[in-house]
Amino acid sequence: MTSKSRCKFLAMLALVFVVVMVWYSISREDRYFELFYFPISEKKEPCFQGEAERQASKIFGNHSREQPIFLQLKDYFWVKTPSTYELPFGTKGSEDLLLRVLAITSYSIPESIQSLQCRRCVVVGNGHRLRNSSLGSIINKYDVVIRLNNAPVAGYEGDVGSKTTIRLFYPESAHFDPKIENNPDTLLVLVAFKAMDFHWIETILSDKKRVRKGFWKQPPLIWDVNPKQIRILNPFFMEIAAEKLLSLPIQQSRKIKQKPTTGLLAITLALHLCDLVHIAGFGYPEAYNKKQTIHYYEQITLKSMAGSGHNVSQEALAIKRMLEMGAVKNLTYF
Ligand SMILES: CC(=O)N[C@H]1[C@H]([C@H](O)[C@H](O)CO)O[C@](OP(=O)(O)OC[C@H]2O[C@@H](n3ccc(N)nc3=O)[C@H](O)[C@@H]2O)(C(=O)O)C[C@@H]1O
Ligand SMILES: CC(=O)N[C@@H]1[C@@H](O)[C@H](O[C@@H]2O[C@H](CO)[C@H](O)[C@H](O)[C@H]2O)[C@@H](CO)O[C@H]1O
Repeated sequence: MTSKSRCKFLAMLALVFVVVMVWYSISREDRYFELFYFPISEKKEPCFQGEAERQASKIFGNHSREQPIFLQLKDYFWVKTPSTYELPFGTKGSEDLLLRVLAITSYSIPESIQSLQCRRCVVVGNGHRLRNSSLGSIINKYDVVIRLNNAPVAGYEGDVGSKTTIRLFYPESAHFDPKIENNPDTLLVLVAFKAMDFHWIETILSDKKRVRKGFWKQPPLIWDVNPKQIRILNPFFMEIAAEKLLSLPIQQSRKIKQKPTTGLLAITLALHLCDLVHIAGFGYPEAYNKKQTIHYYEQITLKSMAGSGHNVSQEALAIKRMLEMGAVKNLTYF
């Protein structure tokens, strides 16, 4: 081989190498996008009955399906169902307050959800990634739309939709005007973190003397809701989200108080209630990104979460694992 043709050969080899590298990195990108971002088509995603249940059993074990989603009076009235843990992972020590709340609220899953052949659910996180997403009409098409805390819909319908089937909240995160941010039949599901949370809902629903102390932020004193809309989430779901998704020690000292975010809890709940689970608006900025706003509806940064007892990077890994195994799909990027 002359030196000219050797040069040509080497140049060809280099070209082939570059082409292969470019192809490889593009295909990796594609794989990345397929895994962590799932562009939804206008057609309804096929729903397979029992699919989320199969996935949930891989993550949470076979017996979590036997647990009721909402707490029931019968389990605390005749027999006091024993619980291993205190709130927020169990009901130990809060039974008497809980009993009074369960006597004035309901635990049923509405007929509109019960009667569905296949339950398509979307869990809408409060993340900034929803802003300008135009996902509103897509979100509204799911059978069950799960929202969190005081996240607004009014004024954001184009990005987040207007339907709310279930909203998880605790006293400090309850919207002061629940009527404008929910539908008349929205289930308002209390996530109790402390016994005072049961006391708060009892005083609101029975119009008893309100207690102002014992909350880290002043909850509403007047809250215009129908008691029929209220449910009490079974703390079992908080326990398994902590244990199985975040590997948190459950019996922790009172000082540490690490806990899953309400969003991760909602995904756990959806995997037990639904047949198909999609998520949107999940994902925090990197820790070094101190200026990036975290919500789609207000300007606050990661700093606001400093004392919250959440490990958002650990949660991101848990969500990525669920995306990778196909247990959930994501409508926004992750
Ligand atoms: C100051 C403070 O305590 N903030 C907490 C707020 C606050 O209490 C409520 O908004 C009410 O005002 O609540 C939390 O969370 P927050 O209400 O912010 O968000 C609800 C859920 O959406 C997911 N999320 C949110 C923002 C973002 N950039 N990425 C996300 O993935 C999370 O899964 C999150 O749970 C909470 O309850 O979990 C957790 C936050 O730590
Ligand atoms: C002991 C106590 O009240 N701790 C408070 C935390 O529960 C609270 O975290 C907040 O507690 C909520 C439950 O009440 C939710 O878990 C929420 O995700 C979390 O951010 C932080 C908020 O900045 O304030 C502390 O004083």
